[in-house]
Amino acid sequence: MTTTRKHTALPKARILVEALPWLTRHHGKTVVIKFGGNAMVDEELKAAFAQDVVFLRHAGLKPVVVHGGGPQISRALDRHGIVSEFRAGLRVTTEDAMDVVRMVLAGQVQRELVGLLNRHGPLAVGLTGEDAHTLTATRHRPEIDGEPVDIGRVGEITDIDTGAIEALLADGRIPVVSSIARSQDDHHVYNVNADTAAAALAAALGAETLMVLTDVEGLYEDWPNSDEVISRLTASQLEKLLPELSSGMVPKMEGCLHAVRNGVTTARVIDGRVQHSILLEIFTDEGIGTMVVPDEKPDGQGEP
Ligand SMILES: Nc1ncnc2c1ncn2[C@@H]1O[C@H](COP(=O)(O)OP(=O)(O)O)[C@@H](O)[C@H]1O
Ligand SMILES: CC(=O)N[C@@H](CCC(=O)OP(=O)(O)O)C(=O)O
Repeated sequence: MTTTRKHTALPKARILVEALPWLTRHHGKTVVIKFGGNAMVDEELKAAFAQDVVFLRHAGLKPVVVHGGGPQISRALDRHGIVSEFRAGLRVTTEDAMDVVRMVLAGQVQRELVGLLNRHGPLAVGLTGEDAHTLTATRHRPEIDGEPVDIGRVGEITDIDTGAIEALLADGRIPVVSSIARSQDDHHVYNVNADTAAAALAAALGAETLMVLTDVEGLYEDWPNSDEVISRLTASQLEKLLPELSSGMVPKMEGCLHAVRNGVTTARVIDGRVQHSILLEIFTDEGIGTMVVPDEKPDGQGEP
């Protein structure tokens, strides 16, 4: 009986030990995890996501969740008779649309994730970038065909105050952040792309890793013609590739570049449709998606 129990337990022990190098490297480190709206496809997946995040927390890391909700916002806007339009990968956000964006992100998606995480204990606390001046933004006017274009209440982050998030982390909590920013000057709020917000927060928090969970396996080399995933890229290689990217991948990869150019050791784009994708990333040496690393320093001393 004891022997049988030992036999079934041994592989489990081995699996835990395999994760030891990753866990040792990341102990006490901040990991920013962006959960995209497109990856939140079913209840099981969301529950597995919450389990992974709580696992990281109990393993001694400091996870911070930044969530999206693009499809959920589009559905709500549709119900309000507002048509969704995207320019340069960003939602054109009128005053009316902004109310809906805020209601869906802070009132629905964030609440749901906080609830799922808190099934495991009093861990998660939700906030938006408005809280405690976490994110301050100014109106973003992206350049399209060389001309700045007005896309409404879309924000470009100008300042980050990490105080509230750091206090929560120090208290052992898991902050869950909605990508809405306050404005410095006009008493309004701004809609910020969640990838951009996650990357900016990862850099400001001095995070070890940024993990972006989405609805593809990673960055495809020749999308949409092939499903060959680029497994590893340096910052300079990614910079060259940026002009060729389209739609949702633009803010995602720009965010990864910003993160690794500003002190984050690795930025990863992984398939959030795969159950326990965060833990899979830990248990496989090279990871399962696309990993962006800083450029090698000329003296060969630094990353990667
Ligand atoms: N080179 C590429 N590799 C992978 N996906 C790409 C690429 N270029 C564009 N995409 C698109 O980007 C989408 C992911 O971005 P997005 O829809 O904003 O997801 P999320 O809700 O996770 O932020 C993919 O589903 C795909 O349609
Ligand atoms: C300005 C802008 O485009 N904001 C996004 C915010 C949500 C988001 O980014 O969600 P995903 O990560 O699921 O795409 C939007 O309104 O859809």
